[in-house]
Amino acid sequence: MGFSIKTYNQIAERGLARLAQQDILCVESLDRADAILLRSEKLHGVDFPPSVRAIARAGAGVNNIPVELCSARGIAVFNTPGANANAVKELVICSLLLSSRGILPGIQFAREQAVDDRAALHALMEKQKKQFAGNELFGKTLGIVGLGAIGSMVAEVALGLGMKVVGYDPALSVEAAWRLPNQVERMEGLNNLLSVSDYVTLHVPAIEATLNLINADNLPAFKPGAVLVNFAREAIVDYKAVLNALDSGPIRHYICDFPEPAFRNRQDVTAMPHIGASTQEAEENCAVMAAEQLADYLLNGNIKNAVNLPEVSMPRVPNTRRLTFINDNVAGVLGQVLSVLAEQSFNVVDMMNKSHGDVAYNIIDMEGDVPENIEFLIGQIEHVTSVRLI
Ligand SMILES: NC(=O)c1ccc[n+]([C@@H]2O[C@H](COP(=O)([O-])OP(=O)(O)OC[C@H]3O[C@@H](n4cnc5c(N)ncnc54)[C@H](O)[C@@H]3O)[C@@H](O)[C@H]2O)c1
Ligand SMILES: O=C(O)CC[C@@H](O)C(=O)O
Repeated sequence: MGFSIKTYNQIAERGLARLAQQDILCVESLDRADAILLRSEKLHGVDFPPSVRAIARAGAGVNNIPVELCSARGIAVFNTPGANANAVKELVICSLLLSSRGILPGIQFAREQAVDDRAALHALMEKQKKQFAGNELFGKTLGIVGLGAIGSMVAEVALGLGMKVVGYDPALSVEAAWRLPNQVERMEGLNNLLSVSDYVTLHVPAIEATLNLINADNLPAFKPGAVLVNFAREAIVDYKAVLNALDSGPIRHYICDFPEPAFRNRQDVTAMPHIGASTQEAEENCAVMAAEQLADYLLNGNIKNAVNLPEVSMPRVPNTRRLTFINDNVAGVLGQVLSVLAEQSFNVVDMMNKSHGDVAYNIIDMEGDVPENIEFLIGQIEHVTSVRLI
C-alpha cells in the first residue's frame, strides 16, 4: 500500500520530488494521510486522524506542533536541524550592519529627492549624509544567546569581522560545543552577557524556559545604546517591555523577524516578515531533509532527527516483514510484544529497542508469513501507542 502526505505551506519542489521518487503521494486532505509535511502552519488544535503517524517540520523550530500530544499518540515529529542556519546567519549579520549605520533611512532619503539637476542632487547628498553616519562592528562585543546551529555560525562571521564574541547557552550539547569557535567567551549568566554586549542576538528555541527570556526585569541590564536582534521567535521577547526600553533606555534599536502592530512607523524597530530562512538554498535544504526523513520513516521505520523519539536505523533484511512500535518507556512492554510474536511462531531475525525520555521505539524484523492483524494484537498491549507492519 502506498503512503500519502498532507503538505502545508510552500514546500520546495526539490523536497516534493524526493517523495515522488519513492511513490509517496502529496494529498490535499488530512483525512487519510499517513504524515504531514509543513513549515510554519500552526497545528495546535488540529484533530489528527488516526492515519497520521509522523509530522515533519521543514525548519528548525517545532513550536507550531503539539509535540507532547504527538508523543502521547505515538506520532513521530521531525525537524531539519541546521538546514536553514546559513540563511539566518546571513540576515543576522545584515541586521547588525542595518542597526549600525543609516543604511535604510539613507536609501529612503536618496530615493525620495525629486531633484533633476545632477550637480544639485550630488551637493544635497554631500550636505545631508551626516544624518546617516554610524559606527563600525569592528571591536564591538556581540552577545549570542543560544550557541546551536545558527548561534555558532553567527559567532564565526562576527569574529571574522573583528568583533569580540560572548555566548550564553546553559543547555549546550557536546556536538554544538565542538562546532563553536574557541574565541567565543562563555558567560555564566544571561545578565552577565547582556551587560557587556553592544549587540545581543537570540538563537534559542521557543520553549517554556525561553518564553519572555528578554523581559522588563532584565532589559535594564543591557548596555546603554545596545541593539537587540531576534530571529528566533516572537515569544522569546516581551515586545512591550522592549518598546519601553527603546523609549527610556537602555537599548537603542530592536531588529526582529516578527512584526507587531505596535511597531508601525517606529524608526527604532526594524521588523522583517519572518524571512530569516527565506532563501532558495535554505528552503530546498529543509524540504529535502524533511522529505527524506519522512520517507525513510514511512517506508522503513528508521528515525533521524525526530524531536520526540530516539535515533534508530536498521538495514532491511530481504524476505522479512518489519514491525515497528512506539510505547511509553515503562518496563515489560517489549517482553509482552515478543511473547505475542512467539505465540504466533514468528522467527525474529533482528531487532532494536531505544528510548528517548518517556518514549521508547522498537524495530523487529521477522521471517515468515506475518498476518496484518499482528498490528491489532500488538496495539492491544498496554502502553503501546502506535504499531506499524511495514
Ligand atoms: N527566523 C527564522 O526564519 C528562523 C529560522 C531558523 C530557526 N529559527 C529559530 O531559531 C531557533 C534556533 O535555531 P538553531 O537552528 O540554532 O537551533 P539549535 O537547536 O541548533 O540551537 C538552539 C540552541 O539554544 C540553546 N538553548 C536552549 N535553551 C536555552 C536557554 N534557555 N538559554 C540559552 N540557550 C538555550 C540550545 O542548547 C541550543 O544550543 C529555532 O528553534 C527557531 O525557533 C528561526
Ligand atoms: O519556513 C520558514 O520560512 C521559517 C522556518 C523557521 O521558522 C524555522 O524554525 O526553521
